[in-house]
Order: sequence, then structure tokens, then C-alpha cells
Amino acid sequence: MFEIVAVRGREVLDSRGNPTVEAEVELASGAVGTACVPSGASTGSREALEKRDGDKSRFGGKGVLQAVKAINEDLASAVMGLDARDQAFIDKTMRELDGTPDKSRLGANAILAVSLACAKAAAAECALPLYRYLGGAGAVVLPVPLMNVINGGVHADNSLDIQEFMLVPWGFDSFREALRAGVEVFHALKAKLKAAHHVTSVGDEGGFAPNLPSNRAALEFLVEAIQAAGYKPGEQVALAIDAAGSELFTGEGYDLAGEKRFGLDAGDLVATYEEWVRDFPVVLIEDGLAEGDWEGWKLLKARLGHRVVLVGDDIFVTNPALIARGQKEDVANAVLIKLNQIGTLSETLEALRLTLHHGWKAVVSHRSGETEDTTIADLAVGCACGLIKTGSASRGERTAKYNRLLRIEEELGETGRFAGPWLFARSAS
Ligand SMILES: O=C(O)[C@@H](CO)OP(=O)(O)O
Ligand SMILES: [Mg+2]
Repeated sequence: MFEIVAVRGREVLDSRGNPTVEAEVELASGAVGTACVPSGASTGSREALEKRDGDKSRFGGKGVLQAVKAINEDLASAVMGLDARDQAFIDKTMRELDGTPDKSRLGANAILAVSLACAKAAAAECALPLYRYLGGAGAVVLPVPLMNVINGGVHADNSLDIQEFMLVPWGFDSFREALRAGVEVFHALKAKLKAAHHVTSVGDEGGFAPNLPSNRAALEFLVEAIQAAGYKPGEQVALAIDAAGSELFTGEGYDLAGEKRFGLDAGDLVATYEEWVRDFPVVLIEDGLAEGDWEGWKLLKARLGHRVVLVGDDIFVTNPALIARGQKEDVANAVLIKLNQIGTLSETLEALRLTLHHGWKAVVSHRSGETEDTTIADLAVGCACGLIKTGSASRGERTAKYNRLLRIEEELGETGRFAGPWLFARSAS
């Protein structure tokens, strides 16, 4: 009954109003799995390739009809008849059919959509929720949400250099309470920004996008908002940033243009982060440096690795080979996990295994261009990694993931465990 009998692709829209790919996989039993793929703006150069039509007469060239065609023709005939539970074999078959290292012939967007739809169809046929299908009996850990409440960089039209300022509501007993605290801080932040005559329109991931005079000002606002909402900064709600270092790098140095600081070297930037970590409850820094600056990353790890979670996004692009190199060269202690950076579920699971087995942390992540698809919520619970990054609580494509986690927590009942307390305890020790 797990035999794949039909595969359909279609062009749908993402949260930025750009086209993206959806796939449906149908099994002999009639069970159907549907998956949409997201799309990034601050992409790593070594990410698997998202295929776009380039035909300017449709969506300014961003259409995905070629990827849809690849699903309906090439991928459909390759996976038809296979057992949907054989995820690794299905993904290997699609990879080999594509034949390129970056999945550029058929498109990583096409391949990932089919890969995820297979898993969802198989889970449905097993009558299991996706997180249980992926993670088995141990899938009981609810992740700490990294809530991006101030947007800058390429995700917003403002002067902030740092792409994401996030809340880390970890000092709570349940995901529900942690999310509530994050949302209350979000509202307190809005009131504070308004009172200071800043705009409260939101960026791509639903965080506010004010024109603050400096990155420190953003951190100050956040600490004040945590207090105004009645929480203890650091202990209950900590802070995190994604500097998106590759976007700050000009080829010669790093620019914090909003602060009028230009041509910084890695040492200057690391010193700046050290000051922020000293003065604010910043517990996690993602992409502190550019993807090619491995020496800079080593410096960052040596200086802050003992007390801060240092997450590699563009530098690793969810690629097992790059993660292995990063572990060998000791450049970070955590990895951002994005399904569409690598392009299949199996390779994503391999990246997760490699990361967690090495004692590093993994953060399952959305993209800045998202859809209503909630796969990452189930993946975060399924792999029990304890951390998810999926934006703020003011846009439907982000709340879809949070709401899915609320439902999973309810379903798990007393057996569910929120990761916050042990993450906090480990960082405090
Ligand atoms: O840099 C990031 O981590 C992501 C998601 O927040 O952004 P994008 O999807 O634009 O790469
Ligand atoms: Mg990032």
C-alpha cells in the first residue's frame, strides 16, 4: 500500500509573493503527502540550486514551471512504483537522475518537494504524525523558538546591519509558555518602539524593521521590552542574533554601514560581538562572519565558543561535507539546518546526525520566503534537537509553524518535554 502511484507538481506562492514549488505524492492506498518548498534571500553560495525559469514575461523571471515540469515528468517516472518508506533510496534515485552536485539540472526545489511529499505520504499511510514517523518513540522534545522580532539586513528596508535580532524564551516549563512570553515581549517591543516614534511595520520574517541608530540600540530595546513584559532578561528570555556575515562582507572587509563603520576585519567584528555578549544577554550568534572566512570563524570560536552558541548557516549550508570540515577545523559549535540548502530529506537527516553526534547543537530553520507548510516544526521535534528558528509571531507563514508546535505539544501531553530548561542549565554551567 506504500507504492507511489502518482506524483504531481504545481506552482504556488510564497510569503514574498514569489512563485514556489509544491508537490503531491499519492500512494496505492490513496494516502497523499503534500509539501511546499521555501526560498532564501541571504543565500550561501554553495547551497543546492533553486531552479527559476528566467522567463521575464512571468513573475519577472522567477517562475518555477521548469521545476514543476521536472516533477511531473522526470521525477515522477523515477519514483513511481517505489515504496514511499524507502526515503534514502528515493532521494538517492532523484539525486542520481539529476546528476549534478548542486541539483541544478532538475532543481533542488523540485527534488525537495518530492522528497518531503514522499515522507508525508508514508507517515499518513502509517497513520503517524510526521514528527513520530521521522523520530520514532524518542520524538518528544519541543524546541526553544528563536523568535526574530527585529529585522534588518537584506530582510528589511531599514538601516540595521544585523539581519535578525531574536528572542530566546527558554526559562519556561513548556513550549506554550515560552511562546506566550516571546509574543508578550513582541507586543511590549511594539509599544516601546511606538513611544520612541519608530515605525512598527514588519520585515520578511515578521519582526519590526525600525531605523534604529545602531545595532546596540536594537539590543537595548529588546532588553527593555523583556523587562516591560515582566520577564527576566537572560534567565527567562535571552537574546540571539543572525549577523548574516556574508552580507556584511565586501570582499575586502566587513561594513557595519548603519553605524558608519567600514572595512572592519574579522578581529574588529569579533571584538564587537564580545562587547555585545558582555553587555547584553546574547547567548547565540549565527553567521558572525562570512562563509569563506574560515580563519575569522576560528577566531570567533576561540574567543566566544565557551559561552555562546555559534551557529554556521552560509558556511555549512546543511552540507554534511562542509559540516565535517567545520568540526575538524573547530570553527563553530552549532549548525543551522535548512532543508532546501541541501535539497533532500535524507541528506538533511545526515547533516543533523553528523551535527548532533559531534556534540554540536542544531537549529532547524525556516527561510525568509516561506509558505504555510509546517514540515520544519515536525522535523525539529522528530530530531529532538531542541531549537527552531521560524520568525516572529505576526505573519501567518511563521505562526503556522508555531501553531503546529502547540498542537504537537498538546498531542504529546505529559510525555512532551520542552528543551528550554536543559539548554539554559547547560549554558549557565
Ligand atoms: O539567514 C537566514 O538564516 C535565513 C532565515 O532566517 O534567511 P534566508 O532564508 O534569507 O537565507
Ligand atoms: Mg542565517
